[in-house]
Amino acid sequence: MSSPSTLLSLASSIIVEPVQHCIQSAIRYLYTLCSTQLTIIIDEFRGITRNHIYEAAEIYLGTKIGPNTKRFKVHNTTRDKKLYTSVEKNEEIADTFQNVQLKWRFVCIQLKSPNPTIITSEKNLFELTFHKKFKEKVLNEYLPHVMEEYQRIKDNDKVMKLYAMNLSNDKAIWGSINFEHPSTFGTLAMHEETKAAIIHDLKRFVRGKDIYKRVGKAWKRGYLLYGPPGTGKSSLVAAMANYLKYDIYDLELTSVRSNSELRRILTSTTNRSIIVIEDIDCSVDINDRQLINYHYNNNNNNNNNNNNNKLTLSGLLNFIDGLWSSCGDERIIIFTTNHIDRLDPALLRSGRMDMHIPMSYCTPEGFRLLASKYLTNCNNHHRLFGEIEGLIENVQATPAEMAGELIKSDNPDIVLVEVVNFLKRKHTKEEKCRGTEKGAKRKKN
Ligand SMILES: Nc1ncnc2c1ncn2[C@@H]1O[C@H](COP(=O)(O)OP(=O)(O)OP(=O)(O)O)[C@@H](O)[C@H]1O
Ligand SMILES: [Mg+2]
Repeated sequence: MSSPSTLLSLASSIIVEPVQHCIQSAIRYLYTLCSTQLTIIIDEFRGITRNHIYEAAEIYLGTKIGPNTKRFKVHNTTRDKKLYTSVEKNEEIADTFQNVQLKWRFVCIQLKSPNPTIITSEKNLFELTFHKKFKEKVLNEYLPHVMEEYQRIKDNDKVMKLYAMNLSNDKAIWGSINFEHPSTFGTLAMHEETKAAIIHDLKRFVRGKDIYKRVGKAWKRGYLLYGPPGTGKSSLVAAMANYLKYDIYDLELTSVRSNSELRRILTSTTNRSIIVIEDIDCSVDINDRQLINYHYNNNNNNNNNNNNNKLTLSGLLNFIDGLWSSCGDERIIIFTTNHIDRLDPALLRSGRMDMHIPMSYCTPEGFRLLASKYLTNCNNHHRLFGEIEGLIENVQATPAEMAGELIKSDNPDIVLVEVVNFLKRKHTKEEKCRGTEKGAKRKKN
């Protein structure tokens, strides 16, 4: 039996409108009586808004094209070479979900206008046909599954954005570029337990919508990353963004002039994003809770006591604690610093930043991970590994320095000798420094 929409479109193309309606109803009625099958129609538009399920079905079915599909469409984006497939008009796609057989059909109906000067338009829809007895399963489980798959595919293909602030008409606004940083948790050399704890925390966070709602907390999370330069703080931010597929807003506090401007800038960020304030100890005089203002005082001589005209630490903290709650969901804020000891205790107080993450100098495990990534043609038992690991224990070498050495050549024998020499030189230097410091202390005493 032809599907109802085929018969309906046939009816609408050959018969005048008043009769059309009666015939369409009759066809529908007869079809329902005779068939054990049920068909759901998923229109592309509902009024003027695009139907979300249609959009999801379009993407989902693109991944279900099988050997029985006679025609399908292919496209790619300028960004990658990956080919994307999608269903062609009137093609059928079979799918199975928990042993339920489903049949999709992409229908494209030409809508003829009575006025020949007006161009004919098209109405697109999907028909989803299955046995009547699975109606509840399809509505309550299969279609939500299609939506979830769609979200997953979309996340995988998402072009992430890195936002930075631009000054336009003396007003700070966000400008963006595509974010394509290669750092992932797999490439990060850091304490494995800390890494696992962060991943666990992020997983809980993204799945936590209901928990946050239940306990009446804003759906946001704050991380403070601290450690010497080159230990991977920015790389960790990138790895977190890549893991979550979130956009990044790089907030340069030195270009913000007042609390009200900060509020405006922060409220114009989108959900599912990470706001990063790098080197928080340098970007503002964070110890001064009274006044943290650069431009305003420098550029304006009139003394205005209104706090909205200054950027204060409490303005920032208020936003994190309070106002933040009322403006959006699924937000992460990250502060990075090289000097945790210089931060105002208000920023470190428990509950303010949910996780404090130390980033440390390179460890033997960290070195092994870096070596496995940088020297793909080297097994993990190179004769110099033992010596290198012994040296690393006694030297403060950052992962950035180690990465800098490892990238010098593809030949492990050459590169690892260089690494040994580098660590030895560094060790001698550190010994000398320690000697000088001791001497200075003795003199002082
Ligand atoms: N933990 C790490 N694991 C892997 N690579 C690292 C790590 N730390 C640093 N690197 C390498 O060194 C480069 C610089 O590191 P990154 O900018 O992340 O350090 P940082 O801690 O943010 O430094 P800064 O305090 O100067 O901002 C990275 O692009 C990466 O190649
Ligand atoms: Mg950095």
